[in-house]
Amino acid sequence: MSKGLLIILSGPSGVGKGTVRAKLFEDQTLNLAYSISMTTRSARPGEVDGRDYFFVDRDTFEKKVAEGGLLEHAEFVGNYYGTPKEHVEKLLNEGKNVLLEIEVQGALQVMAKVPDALTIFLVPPSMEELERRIRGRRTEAEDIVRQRLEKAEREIKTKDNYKHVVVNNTIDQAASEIAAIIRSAIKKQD
Ligand SMILES: Nc1ncnc2c1ncn2[C@@H]1O[C@H](COP(=O)(O)OP(=O)(O)OP(=O)(O)O)[C@@H](O)[C@H]1O
Ligand SMILES: Nc1nc2c(ncn2[C@@H]2O[C@H](COP(=O)(O)O)[C@@H](O)[C@H]2O)c(=O)[nH]1
Repeated sequence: MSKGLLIILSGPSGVGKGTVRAKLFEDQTLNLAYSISMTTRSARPGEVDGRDYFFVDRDTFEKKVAEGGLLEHAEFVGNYYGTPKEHVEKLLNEGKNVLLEIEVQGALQVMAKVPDALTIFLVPPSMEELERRIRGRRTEAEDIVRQRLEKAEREIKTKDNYKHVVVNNTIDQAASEIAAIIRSAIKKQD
């Protein structure tokens, strides 16, 4: 069995990565598996430990870093986020196409380690629309929203490091463009 494809989906907070990812996962033919990240952020209402994230305290996260258990990790607006390595390797060896939904610092670390990774950056149609989306989600306090939006300006400047840039105008359009990119990368790999 051939190894799966490592896919990075990155982009500023609130652009719609999680929403577009959910749409992509409806398509069984893409053979996708989601890499569940570890974070020190508190769970939002409705989020489930072990499904959305592994929610841990800072000590546990730092221990995981020290033992080399993360493929990448970063601090993002006051919290740590990282990708547990073992699970990703297992899924890739099973032939799954593994999707990492991560911010820019972590994405750059994975690109350096896995140059063959398929890298996709999702951008908003405009900064005004990004603000509408992140505020409309109502999950963050005002100061955190501001910090995330400030960070977004800097993150978008890194988009040329990615193999593909996709505008998230509508969920269907963004998911269908990304699905086509994934299909083409799978074909090239065969
Ligand atoms: N194409 C779209 N048009 C309009 N609204 C959208 C679109 N895509 C996503 N949204 C909405 O924008 C908000 C943010 O989306 P989402 O939570 O998926 O972003 P995200 O990039 O995963 O954020 P984070 O990085 O903070 O986890 C949600 O309320 C979602 O419903
Ligand atoms: N570098 C990493 N970034 C990650 C990971 N998991 C999620 N993220 C990104 O963090 C921000 C904030 O996420 P939120 O859930 O608090 O809104 C967002 O851009 C995520 O994509 C990870 O393992 N590593």
